[in-house]
Amino acid sequence: MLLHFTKMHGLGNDFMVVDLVTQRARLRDEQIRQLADRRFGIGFDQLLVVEPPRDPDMDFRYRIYNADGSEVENCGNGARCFARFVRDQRLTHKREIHVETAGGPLTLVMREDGQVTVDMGNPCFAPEALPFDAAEDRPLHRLEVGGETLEIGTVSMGNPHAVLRVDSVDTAPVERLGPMIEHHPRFPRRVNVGFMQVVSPHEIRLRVFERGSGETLACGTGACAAVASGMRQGLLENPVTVHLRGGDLSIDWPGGDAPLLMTGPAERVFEGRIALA
Ligand SMILES: N[C@@H](CCC[C@H](N)C(=O)O)C(=O)O
Repeated sequence: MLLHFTKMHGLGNDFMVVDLVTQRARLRDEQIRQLADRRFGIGFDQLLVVEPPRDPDMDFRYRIYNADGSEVENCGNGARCFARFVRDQRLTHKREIHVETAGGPLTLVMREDGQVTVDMGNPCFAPEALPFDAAEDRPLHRLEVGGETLEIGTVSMGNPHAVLRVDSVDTAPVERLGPMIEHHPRFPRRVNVGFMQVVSPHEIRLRVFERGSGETLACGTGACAAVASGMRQGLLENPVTVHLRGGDLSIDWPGGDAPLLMTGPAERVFEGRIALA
């Protein structure tokens, strides 16, 4: 069969987006890995799938797969592209779109200037939410990695994040420490790893080694997690601009039980059809 898809990106974090409201297909793990391959396939960090909602109060079900084929709970840059996609494809005319994800409900708002604001819900620091093997909920946890003791913040944005403060993202050992922390036995479902440089209370630079995809040019949930962890440590104040390798995101979180809002762009690159084996 021929599957119609759209290639999109949010700050260079790139996606294959597939409408399974009007098309029928089932993608197996190995097919996703092949499609994600940048030489033998289409090439993407994540596959985003639009499905009809199971909950009648929601507009769509938003499913996310990493380049390694694993299904995950949340993707912030993908959420902005999802909002743009369902409107461009005329699957909805709404500006405020409610979606269900494996990590909980999200609200996506298309703004007049073309940017998208996502209500990402409330960051959760409880170790069991990631899950992370720790006796108590603390702003920083010690983690033994390759003979070094690191201090990491842990945050769930629906999906799991570890945040490590570094002096400079330019020299941060992302390629060395990223895979070791992602697969650390204290994170039984693996983890996304953020390397955060605090520039000022309202500005950080961030690189993220993503679970199941490797380092990406930007990670939306990673940006939210870094800001939440930085605020919890008293390093940051609301609002915060996050400079990622692919561009900037604005994060607005008053703290406490308030929802965290993420705002940024969503771009369409091209459309195509591909034969599925
Ligand atoms: N790129 C994403 C996050 C995608 C999922 C992540 N790799 C995971 O495994 O949790 C974002 O923009 O949030």
